[in-house]
Amino acid sequence: MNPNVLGVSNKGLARAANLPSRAYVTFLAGNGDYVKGVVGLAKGLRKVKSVYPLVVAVLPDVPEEHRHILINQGCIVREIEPVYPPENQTQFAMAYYVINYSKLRIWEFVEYSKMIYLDGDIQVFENIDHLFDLPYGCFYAVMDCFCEKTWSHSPQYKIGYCQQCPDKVQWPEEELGPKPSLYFNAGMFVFEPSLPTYNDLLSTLEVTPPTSFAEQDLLNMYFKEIYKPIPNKYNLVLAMLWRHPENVEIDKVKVVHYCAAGSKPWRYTGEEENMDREDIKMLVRKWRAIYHDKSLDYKNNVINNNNKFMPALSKARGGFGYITNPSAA
Ligand SMILES: O=c1ccn([C@@H]2O[C@H](COP(=O)(O)OP(=O)(O)O)[C@@H](O)[C@H]2O)c(=O)[nH]1
Ligand SMILES: OC[C@H]1O[C@H](O[C@@H]2[C@@H](O)[C@H](O)[C@@H](O)[C@H](O)[C@@H]2O)[C@H](O)[C@@H](O)[C@H]1O
Ligand SMILES: [Mn+2]
Repeated sequence: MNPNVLGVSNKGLARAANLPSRAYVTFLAGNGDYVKGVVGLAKGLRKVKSVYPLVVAVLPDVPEEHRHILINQGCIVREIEPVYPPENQTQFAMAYYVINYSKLRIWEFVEYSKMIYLDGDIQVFENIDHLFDLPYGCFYAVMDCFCEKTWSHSPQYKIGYCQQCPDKVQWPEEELGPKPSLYFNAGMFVFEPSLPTYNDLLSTLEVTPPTSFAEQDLLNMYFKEIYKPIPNKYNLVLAMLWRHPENVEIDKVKVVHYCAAGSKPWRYTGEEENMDREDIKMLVRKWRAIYHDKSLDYKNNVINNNNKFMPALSKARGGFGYITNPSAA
């Protein structure tokens, strides 16, 4: 179903409002509670007055009810087919991460010239629309941290080396070869959809044995030459708070990534390791305040619920004030 009421393409509308076609995009799989993360993200982007829409790439197993919740929050819901790593090799990737290979479908969204991918467990607390103006031709993301147990399989973890503090433990080149290239967290990145890149990514996947961090490892290998690190404030991987506090200025953080075990705000109990920290409790409270803020719901923000033309044009201006599915209004 064409996502706008006029049946004009996104690019057509963007041209009409002479805007490059840009959008945020996230990924939703399963019928579990990650849909709450995506609702929170949609409301967070609205709160910071982003002018670009949020596209949600959903796997077929996402129920109609969840899709309607997202449409009613002003999201553009796009169904994608799953992407699986090479046959019978999935034992190498942490089983939980295998579904994340499906994220690679977003390179097919070529009606957008540039997109910012955000995991569903991310919240945007300050406007980051300016990242869409970063120069074309590069892949922008925040550097990850290797100090959590999830990295215990890696040589970095075994020798205590982390790119967040490269001088703390010297990388033993003679023993382990050249220092690893800079490695990004794939929970947030600025990229350009492209069919040639999409096709090449998938053919590369077919000949690449899956590894612990699944699509994140594949993306790091694939974009190594054009990867440009951006500051941690654009994707605060929570473990940074206890692993590299010297690299975090919490009041300057714009984007928080609730990826530490037990930190998902919609199911947070505070019982897991590090989850009783005051900064974690504050960030979970901040997320929940947005999630429960009814004034941020789409229906309380739409520019004009009744005028069929307004939603499409406001979309051209990138706003959330449009109905992608009039019957869902
Ligand atoms: O059951 C799931 C698991 C993951 N995801 C999506 O896949 C992303 C990556 O998974 P997750 O954030 O849990 O990985 P982490 O960043 O914690 O390693 C999530 O943010 C969601 O967008 C989902 O929709 N349903
Ligand atoms: O499929 C692999 C995932 O890899 C990344 O998560 C990891 C990474 O952040 C590690 O550094 C942490 O230690 C770990 O907890 C966390 O799960 C991405 O956030 C996620 O979107 C997804 O790509
Ligand atoms: Mn995540």
